[in-house]
Amino acid sequence: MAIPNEPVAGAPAAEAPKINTSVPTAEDKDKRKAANAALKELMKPVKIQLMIGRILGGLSGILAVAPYIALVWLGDIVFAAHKAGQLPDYDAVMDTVMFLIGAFFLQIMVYVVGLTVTHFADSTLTAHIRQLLVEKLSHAPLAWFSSTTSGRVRKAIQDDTATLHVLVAHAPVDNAAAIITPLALLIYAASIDWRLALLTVATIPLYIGFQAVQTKDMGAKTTIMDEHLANVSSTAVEFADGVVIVKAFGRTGEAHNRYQTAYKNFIRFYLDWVGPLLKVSATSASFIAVPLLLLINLSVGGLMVSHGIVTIPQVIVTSLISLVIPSSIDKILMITWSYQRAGNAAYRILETFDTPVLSDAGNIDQTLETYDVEYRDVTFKYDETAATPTLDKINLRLPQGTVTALVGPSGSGKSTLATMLARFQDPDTGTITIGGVPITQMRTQMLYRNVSFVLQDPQLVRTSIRDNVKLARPEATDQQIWDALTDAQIADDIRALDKGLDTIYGTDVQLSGGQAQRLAIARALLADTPVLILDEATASTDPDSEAEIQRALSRLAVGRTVLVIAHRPNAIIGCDQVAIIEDGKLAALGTPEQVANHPHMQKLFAPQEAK
Ligand SMILES: Nc1ncnc2c1ncn2[C@@H]1O[C@H](COP(=O)(O)OP(=O)(O)OP(=O)(O)O)[C@@H](O)[C@H]1O
Repeated sequence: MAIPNEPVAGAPAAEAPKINTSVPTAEDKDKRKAANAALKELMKPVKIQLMIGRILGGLSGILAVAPYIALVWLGDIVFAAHKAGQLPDYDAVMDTVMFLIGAFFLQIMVYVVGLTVTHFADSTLTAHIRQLLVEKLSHAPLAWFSSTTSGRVRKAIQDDTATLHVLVAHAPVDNAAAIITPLALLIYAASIDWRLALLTVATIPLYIGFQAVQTKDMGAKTTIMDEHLANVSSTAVEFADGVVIVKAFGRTGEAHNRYQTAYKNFIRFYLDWVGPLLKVSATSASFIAVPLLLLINLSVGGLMVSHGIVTIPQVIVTSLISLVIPSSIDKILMITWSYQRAGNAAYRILETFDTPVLSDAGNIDQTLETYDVEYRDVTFKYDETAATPTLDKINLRLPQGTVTALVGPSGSGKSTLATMLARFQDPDTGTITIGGVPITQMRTQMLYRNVSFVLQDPQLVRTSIRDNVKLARPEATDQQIWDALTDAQIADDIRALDKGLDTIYGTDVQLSGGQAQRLAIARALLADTPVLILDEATASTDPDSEAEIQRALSRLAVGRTVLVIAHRPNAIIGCDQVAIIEDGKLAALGTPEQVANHPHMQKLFAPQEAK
């Protein structure tokens, strides 16, 4: 199995994937727009709940004014009593305090109800997205999984849906509250005195001006930052995946390169972006510094009190309001940033939704009368835009009970052609039939009752040896499993394990490549399907293991319609027919003798003869 970006001995280490520099391009801005559109689309199912969350958030924002009103009342009562040389009126104080407490609890309650609604919306949406993703992936062609990193799928299902949490569960309520609270406070300040209202926001235009500089191109830059982070994460996974091989070749340092370059690129981008902003940020913060705001509000307010325009409590309260407004603006900025990050996550989720899917399996479920396999005019492209097809009008018949060897240069399309029989991909045009029934019309159970495969990657799952072997035949008894293991030449190895069939593959034991492959052969033996796809490559195993695998494969092939991807002369000798594939086309078809003079066959046999 190919190690992603495995370094080739002697070759310079690959560079980390390039991401554009720190200047957002038109493309970045387009991506930003696409991300926003994706977000809107994704949120549609919970639109109403989010609206309710916003309304309740706004309501709690309005209620946030009540404590300030109560404070002014309280102050007025105390000052009036002081002026009159009396104690404050007990009932009036109590009423105001009760109003203050009541309004405070009501505000909290409305806010919490809002959050509850949006949290329910979040769990509904997360479940909905994850369900759709899993459904989508369950219909993706099997070949998609081999070409797609598990990291990408995990990110879409796990991380990206989690990123949406802030946006769905918190942002509607918090954002509405953050916008409405300062507005309501400002209106209240204006209702006391318009000059006091102006005082509360005296430094805000300067603050907003500096913030605007700070947040310029923030959306597009966030998209670039997300790409950098995705790069760091994928190169780290690549490195971890390939670490055994690269260590074996003594190239650890170079294999680090893609990862190192990726994170250095990220750090450089981040410092270039954030470094200058820190100065702007420090300057803008000084305009909303508590001492400055108090100085302005209390000194000008004090002057207004001395002229009898406003009262002391009114100045104290509007000074407090002036301290609250900047934090609301900060909150709005933070939520905007969450929107930007969530937009990118939504975009990735929708991208995963766009994964090409196989057409649904058909409804035919019957016992076949014959097991002839026929490829008729099969044409296929992995990439729609490619100039030439991967498979080009292949016509091939595999008569029942015969062995057909597929040979051809690397990349000619052998694996694609063979695995199509198990619907790893469907042809773009043309059909594949077994016993005259197109495989796309068969129910999935019917297809896999008739076709099994043993490929280079043994495709074992992290479960017991027993469950791995009986995957295709859950009702198999232990005796049948041991028989299959014996025929696959692996029974002795499994018997030697402490937990025998209960050994968990990948946790209790790590099997060698050859052992894993023989376990996959045991699985195919137990599945006992009339049609079999084999990849005879045993390159990663030692000669003893290879001989055992060949013996197991010969046993497996008996009496079945076999399509074998042949890499060595041994696999061709003794087969019924040979199909030579070149550049996705069937270049020759015949018995081994009939095609013996084909240049590819000559090439294949040449080194053997030389020995
Ligand atoms: N999942 C995939 N996505 C995109 N392209 C692919 C995918 N799998 C194979 N290809 C491309 O399709 C072409 C045929 O590949 P295929 O693996 O079928 O050839 P092959 O003859 O089996 O090669 P080999 O003998 O090296 O295994 C190659 O150009 C390959 O790069």
